[in-house]
Amino acid sequence: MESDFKLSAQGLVRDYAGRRAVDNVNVTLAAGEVLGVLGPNGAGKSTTLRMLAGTLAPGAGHVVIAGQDMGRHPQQAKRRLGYLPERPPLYAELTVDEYLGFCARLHGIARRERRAAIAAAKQDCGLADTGRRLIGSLSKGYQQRVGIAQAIVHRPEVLILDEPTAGLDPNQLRGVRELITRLASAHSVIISSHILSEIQAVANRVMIIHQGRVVFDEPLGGTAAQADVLEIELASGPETAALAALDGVVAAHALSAGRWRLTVEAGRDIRVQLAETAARNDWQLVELTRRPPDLEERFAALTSRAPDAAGEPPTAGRAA
Ligand SMILES: Nc1ncnc2c1ncn2[C@@H]1O[C@H](COP(=O)(O)OP(=O)(O)OP(=O)(O)O)[C@@H](O)[C@H]1O
Repeated sequence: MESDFKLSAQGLVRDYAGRRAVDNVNVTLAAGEVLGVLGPNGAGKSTTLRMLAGTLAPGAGHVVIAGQDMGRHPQQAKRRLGYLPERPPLYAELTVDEYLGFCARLHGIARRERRAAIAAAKQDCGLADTGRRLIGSLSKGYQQRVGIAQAIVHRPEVLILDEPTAGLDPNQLRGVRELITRLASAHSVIISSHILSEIQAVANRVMIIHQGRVVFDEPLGGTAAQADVLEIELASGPETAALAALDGVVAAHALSAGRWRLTVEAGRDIRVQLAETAARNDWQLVELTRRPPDLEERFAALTSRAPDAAGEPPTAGRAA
């Protein structure tokens, strides 16, 4: 149910000059979740995030933030959302305090509450001593912190960060990563990157976008990272969703006609049960293979070919 999610988007589509940049993308974000949106350059990550953040109107589909429909109640939806765009809207000639004061006003924070809100955002982002510094005089890493501070100053439930670590040196990168991990304890977060290790460092679920479509959406870390992966071939198989709903299956992904990859709950060996289910339903089991999960290999494979030729989007199992 949508209301169970901090963010839910269904059927997002966006064209640029007749070319489809985002094609029927569904996104959900549960409370406390950090969703990493991964994809090569030009995959459609920023376009998707802009639609989620309400700065770009979808050609089709709708977005709900903490129960508020972005199309019908944009102000209420945006109040519950903080957004760091790919190019943060910073003003080099303002001090950090001036800029955050301006953002606090834009976010509708009452005058008497602004000072405390700015102090808390600076504290959270490691900017406590930089209030009087001109933004233009800060390093790129600290400027990125200011960008994140403007996104959290109104204490939103959902935080959307578009490539927050792009262009940072290794030390700055570590600092911003640690900051995101800290923020994740108080917000539900969506973060994008074209670098797998960036997503693995902070996210607990990963969604891979390729050529405007979701080609992978599975939990990371915790149980799923240790989970087995089964590849199954069925001559007369069901819809992908039916496989995703089987007991012990975390997610199902269609590989090609009649072939699926199933992520299985950690510690479960469901192969016998799966073979029995296939026989009972007359799915005609051709092959059932156990594979260790390797996200890097999967990312490379998923983003180096055309999206699912059959046109059937992969399911996100129970996470979606
Ligand atoms: N304003 C625009 N006008 C025309 N085409 C656009 C526009 N913005 C994006 N595109 C195109 O839409 C596609 C998706 O772009 P998008 O920026 O969403 O991808 P991305 O995954 O965020 O890539 P990157 O990591 O390079 O920012 C690309 O082919 C891009 O060239």
